[in-house]
Amino acid sequence: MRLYLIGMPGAGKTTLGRALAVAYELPFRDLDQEIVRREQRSVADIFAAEGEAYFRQREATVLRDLVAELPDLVLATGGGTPCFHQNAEVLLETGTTLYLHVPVEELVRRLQRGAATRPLLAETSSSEALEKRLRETLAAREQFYSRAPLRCSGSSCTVAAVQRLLEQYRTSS
Ligand SMILES: Nc1ncnc2c1ncn2[C@@H]1O[C@H](COP(=O)(O)OP(=O)(O)O)[C@@H](O)[C@H]1O
Ligand SMILES: O=C(O)C1=C[C@@H](OP(=O)(O)O)[C@@H](O)[C@H](O)C1
Ligand SMILES: [Mg+2]
Repeated sequence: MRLYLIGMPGAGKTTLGRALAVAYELPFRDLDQEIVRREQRSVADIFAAEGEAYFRQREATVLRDLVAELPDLVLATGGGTPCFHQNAEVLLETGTTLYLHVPVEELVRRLQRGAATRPLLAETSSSEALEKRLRETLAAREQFYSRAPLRCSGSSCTVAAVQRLLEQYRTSS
């Protein structure tokens, strides 16, 4: 089984993805970390040196490589992954996609300290600016995120809750 986690920065894709991989005894990959490993530099450095368009090309290529390589996989995508280069189609066609929906207020709380390592949020100096940026980003991305057949919200995004969701989904489809 391939399970893909999508959603906004700070939604918990990396954290929950790793825990789900342990629970299902499946290999875990984090798309950003795979890009960093192949490029030998951080996401922030890639954005700064090459720009976002280059990062999106690498993201699309590495996604396709991972899918080709691993029939069993829990993959934490980056927040923008489903919104570029027909990546949403790749996700929908090759595995089960779960949208982690977390209210913007909670994203702000989680990201206030770590935003500097996320290049698209780096210049948001105040929590008001961060909240505004997140709201605009979510408004533009919701159309991509909402294509996922599975969705969990806020505190219901636990390993046990996702396992129940997946179980229901498998028996109904
Ligand atoms: N369920 C949760 N409750 C509270 N904080 C969380 C939860 N999941 C993740 N976090 C925290 O939020 C931040 C972003 O989590 P991360 O897994 O990196 O999200 P993403 O990969 O979606 O950007 C981290 O500091 C992490 O510890
Ligand atoms: O939202 C985005 O466009 C991005 C989110 C990041 O991943 P996280 O969602 O894990 O922060 C990372 O891929 C890059 O900084 C771009
Ligand atoms: Mg992540």
